[in-house]
Amino acid sequence: MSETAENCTHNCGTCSANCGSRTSEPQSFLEKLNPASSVKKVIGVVSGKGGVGKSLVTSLMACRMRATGARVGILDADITGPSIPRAFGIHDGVTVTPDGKLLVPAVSSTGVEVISSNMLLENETDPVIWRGPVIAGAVKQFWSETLWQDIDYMFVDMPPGTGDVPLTVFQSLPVSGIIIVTSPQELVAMIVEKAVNMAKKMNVPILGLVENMSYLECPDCGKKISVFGESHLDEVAKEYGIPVLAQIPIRPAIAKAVDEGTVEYVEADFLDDAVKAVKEA
Ligand SMILES: Nc1ncnc2c1ncn2[C@@H]1O[C@H](COP(=O)(O)OP(=O)(O)OP(=O)(O)O)[C@@H](O)[C@H]1O
Repeated sequence: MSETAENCTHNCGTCSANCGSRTSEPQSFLEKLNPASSVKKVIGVVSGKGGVGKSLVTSLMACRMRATGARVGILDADITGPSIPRAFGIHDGVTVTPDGKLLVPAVSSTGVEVISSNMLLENETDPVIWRGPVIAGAVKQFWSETLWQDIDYMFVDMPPGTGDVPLTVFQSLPVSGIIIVTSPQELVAMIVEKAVNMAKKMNVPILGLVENMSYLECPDCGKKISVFGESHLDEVAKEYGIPVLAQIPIRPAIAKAVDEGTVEYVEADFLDDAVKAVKEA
């Protein structure tokens, strides 16, 4: 028996022996990137429920960041509801490296690199009917078995809510910060509280809130119309001490661009503060 083990009192609070139970690192579930890849910052984009515009915010953030000259990737972790490739007009299936070991992301026309479950399907309209563990495994594979060359910013489009897959992403990827996307008709306080609690548990900073579909601009006079009533975003942001990064209007041109696969050409200067926050994360 080693000296340290001999001296062990089986109570770490009172014993000073440096045995294995004191010195061993807490278990890490972080997945390693492959040796050919490097990613500097990973930003998670989360929402409380589906349809609030999380994928739109992910896409626009990636495009704005790309426009600053950075190398940008999108990991579409919304495995059962993948909408990123369509927004970028990407219809090709996934390719692999010549040795067959790594997936190669599709590259959009402005150079945003994208990987999504949609690209693995025979037909892009096929449903993804995989069970939870398979979905979580796919997310890990998109991270560790994809050729991510010199990526400065990786945006992860999370599945909505606080379920299994978001947890896997937080445990498996070195997330530098998250952006919470809400809409005015959501119970914002509750969504934010849930996201705050999850982020705290996972030890991930919240960069801020983005409210989508905040208002409609009158095409004649430019007046802002709050279609869903007054927003409570500012109060909630203050209560939790989280900055509001952007309020995005409802614009028919945005919906059209997403449908036509031309999201890269949407004017999105309303995201400038959010881009700044990501750069400083
Ligand atoms: N500000 C906006 N103006 C116009 N259309 C919008 C706006 N935001 C989102 N949309 C449209 O609403 C639909 C849902 O958006 P999106 O796919 O980004 O939501 P989501 O939160 O990612 O949903 P899910 O989690 O279910 O994938 C899309 O067709 C998108 O084009």
